[in-house]
Amino acid sequence: NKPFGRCPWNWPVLGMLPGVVMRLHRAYDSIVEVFENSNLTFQFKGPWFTGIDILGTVDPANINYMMSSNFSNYYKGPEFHEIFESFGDGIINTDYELWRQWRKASQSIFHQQSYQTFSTTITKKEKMVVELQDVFLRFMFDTTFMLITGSDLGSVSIELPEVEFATAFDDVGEAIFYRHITPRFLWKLQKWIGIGAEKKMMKADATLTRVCNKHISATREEVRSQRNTHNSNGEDHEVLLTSFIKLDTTKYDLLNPGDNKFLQDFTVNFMAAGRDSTAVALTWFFWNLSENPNVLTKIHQEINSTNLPRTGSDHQDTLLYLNKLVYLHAVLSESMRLYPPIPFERKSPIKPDVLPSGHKVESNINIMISIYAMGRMKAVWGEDARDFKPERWITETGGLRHEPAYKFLSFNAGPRSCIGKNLAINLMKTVIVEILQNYEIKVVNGQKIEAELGLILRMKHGLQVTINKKCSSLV
Ligand code: HEM
Repeated sequence: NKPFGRCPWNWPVLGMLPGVVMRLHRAYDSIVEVFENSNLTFQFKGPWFTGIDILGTVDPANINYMMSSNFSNYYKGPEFHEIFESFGDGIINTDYELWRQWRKASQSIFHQQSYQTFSTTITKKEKMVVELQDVFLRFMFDTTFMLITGSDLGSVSIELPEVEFATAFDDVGEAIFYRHITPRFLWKLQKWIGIGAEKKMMKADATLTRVCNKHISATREEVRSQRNTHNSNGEDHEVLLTSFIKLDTTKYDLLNPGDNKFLQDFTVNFMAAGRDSTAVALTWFFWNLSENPNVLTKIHQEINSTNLPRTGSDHQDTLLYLNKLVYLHAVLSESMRLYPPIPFERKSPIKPDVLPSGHKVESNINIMISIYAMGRMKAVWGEDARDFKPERWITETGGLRHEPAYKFLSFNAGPRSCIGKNLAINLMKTVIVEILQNYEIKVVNGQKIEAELGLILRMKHGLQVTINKKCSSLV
């Protein structure tokens, strides 16, 4: 490695900071380059006074080891819990037995209900220019909140109002990302003084508590009076909050549905998990379609040759229909391989260990997995790793190719993999079919498309598109 080579040089005192600053304007490409040139694992050294020392890896063998085969030695840890403070003691932010109980309870609730399909209603205007990422973020915000509480926050209505609850999530996300890149003493000091991102986070936390409490009290009241706690689409399943309020605590002694804070942690964690990830996945999907018109043609062909379920058909018919859309599934996977909505993941060893790549790790060090870089490694995906090729997901017999989760990490791997994966895929397919059947979407020319640095892979400048209602469906 040379001072101005492909990987950042480790300078005395400053560590690799100068190299990072020089690469900041093209951060994601640089991360890919660094891993490509360091045999998939890289030791990052921050300036000595910051204590930032991170082992980065995109080696599938290491990932399989940490996420699955030696899962019990790799946790999120106390530093993660501190940084993700607003998530309280929810599923995303806990380890050990408390996480296990969250996971079991959430899975049994997800499985017993018919949460796997959605009906959608999308805008009724005939022609307009919109910022698609903003629309999807709003749509997913309302959809996830509806799934949890049964109430509609109305953030996707035609006037696109500012919803304080949504803004609070954005502020929390920004502050958490800031905490990742700032020495601990500094963000702690800012929190203590009450300035910058920390000040915003405190205000946002207060909003989350207030709004959650309002909905929790209302839902408790409905459960107490045995009123209908079904969602407002008129579908006959309980909303998630109701299921958690009624949780059988004899099975889960660490979960406490009698406590509003427990239900707030549930709401905040599930909103955070479901909303942005699905919205940005949809945005990158439509951008990839605009760059690959032949792929769009093939999706149209698949939709046209597959019989749509009749209006009012049951949930099983809808699932069968969605499962038949194999090529669409391949395009979604390819889009999330190159643009994973959650671009990185972190782990810490509980006890010292040696990774399959030979790297020694001390307890509680930070191990960062770049999901973004993983999807682009030639060593993992072959020479055409950077090309958008949905066909790589299709088998010789026309089925969907299964790739192990430690290679296609967009939904995480092992016991902590995404609980909402099927729900998200079915929802995205439903939205895409609905849009492609009724609208023509054209990306406005001349926009700068780049990924924003953050917890979620948002498009930094959004995605401006023109939406045209197709003549055949004009009413
Ligand atoms: C395209 C959409 C989605 C993607 C790419 C995605 C991806 C992920 C990833 C990478 C994780 C691991 C995060 C971590 O370890 O901190 C995760 C966890 C999780 N996801 Fe998703 N997710 C999506 C949609 C959803 C939806 C719609 C829900 C439910 C409403 C959901 C619920 C969860 C939950 C509860 C966890 C925590 C699991 C645990 O720690 O045991 N996700 N997801």
